[in-house]
Amino acid sequence: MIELEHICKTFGSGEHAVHAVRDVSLSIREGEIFGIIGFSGAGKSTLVRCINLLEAPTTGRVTVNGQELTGMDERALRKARKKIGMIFQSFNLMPSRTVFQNIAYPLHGSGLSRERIEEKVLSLLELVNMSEKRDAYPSQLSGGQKQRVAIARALASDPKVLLCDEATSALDPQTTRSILRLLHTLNERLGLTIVVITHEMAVIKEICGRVAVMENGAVVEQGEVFDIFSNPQQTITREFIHTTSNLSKIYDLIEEGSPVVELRPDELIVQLTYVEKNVSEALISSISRNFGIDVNIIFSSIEIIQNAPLGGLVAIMSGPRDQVEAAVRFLIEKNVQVEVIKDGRMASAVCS
Ligand SMILES: Nc1ncnc2c1ncn2[C@@H]1O[C@H](COP(=O)(O)OP(=O)(O)OP(=O)(O)O)[C@@H](O)[C@H]1O
Repeated sequence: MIELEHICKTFGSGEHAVHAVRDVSLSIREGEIFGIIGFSGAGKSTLVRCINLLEAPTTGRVTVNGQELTGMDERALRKARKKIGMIFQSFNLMPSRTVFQNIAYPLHGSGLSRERIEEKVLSLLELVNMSEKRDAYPSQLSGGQKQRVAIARALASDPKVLLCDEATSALDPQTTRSILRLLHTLNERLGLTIVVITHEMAVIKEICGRVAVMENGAVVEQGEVFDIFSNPQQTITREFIHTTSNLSKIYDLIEEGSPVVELRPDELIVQLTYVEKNVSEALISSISRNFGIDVNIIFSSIEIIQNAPLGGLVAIMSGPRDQVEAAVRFLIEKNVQVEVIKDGRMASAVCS
């Protein structure tokens, strides 16, 4: 659906040149929600703007919906762009026009009659659940409502693709979730291909099927969200994942010398990470029962991603050492990653 081949974008030249995007190739499938994550300045916005050629790549080829956009003349490009909607962090609504007029704007000059335009805008308002605000002005709306209007406007010309550039970054967590739910519904109902640019792993986790991680203008890692979360390859990816999990707080507790992590010699602190899609057994209660050991959970961060439990927990396991070790072997056989964070036998040693 979207093919980016060896995209480079350089701003300026000579010693002032900024290589915002460096040789990025991505293939985004029809009907998927694809995420692009990176810290500020990684080149995400520039890359996403290359998809609809708001930014012309310095080199490389962009093909959307079977049409190569790079190399098109202005007129053909304008037409092709109508099938690529875009929404932004700052909503970009026209302040002097009502909600209705904002959504109707892209339809002027489309050849549709006034009645047909009205019908279309009303159905879009319904789709984004904003029918009651049709005569309001943007200044009278909350951030989430403004983004709903921006989404309706982006959908007015029946695009096949929706590009979302930090679309939820200005919103509180609850509103973010409601906008992400709306995008998910649009993806399912309209078969819309959605590209989400964000610096928040929580956004990726919530709605994306696949993700690309950007650093210094390049894509350093990409794949299914579940696989990336369960087995990140790059340091930057791990950093993003840590922002959505509380498990690493165990290291703070150890460093602070918290009494919570003071161990008796028969105790171990372990981190268990679920990395398989088929973990469905009640593993903790079963090791406790079958091996006669105690498992005291300190932190837990288990979520359902792509219908499978992902994440893990940090726990103190206590009991006869041979039984604890047998329980650990049992977990490893069940494809649970087990990392010993602290061993009571080794006083304050931290191993991993
Ligand atoms: N029009 C421009 N002229 C010169 N440099 C630019 C331009 N647009 C972007 N850049 C530079 O390109 C690099 C990538 O910027 P870009 O906005 O794509 O990153 P980003 O990952 O989207 O970051 P943010 O989330 O902060 O927007 C940055 O160093 C930025 O300063």
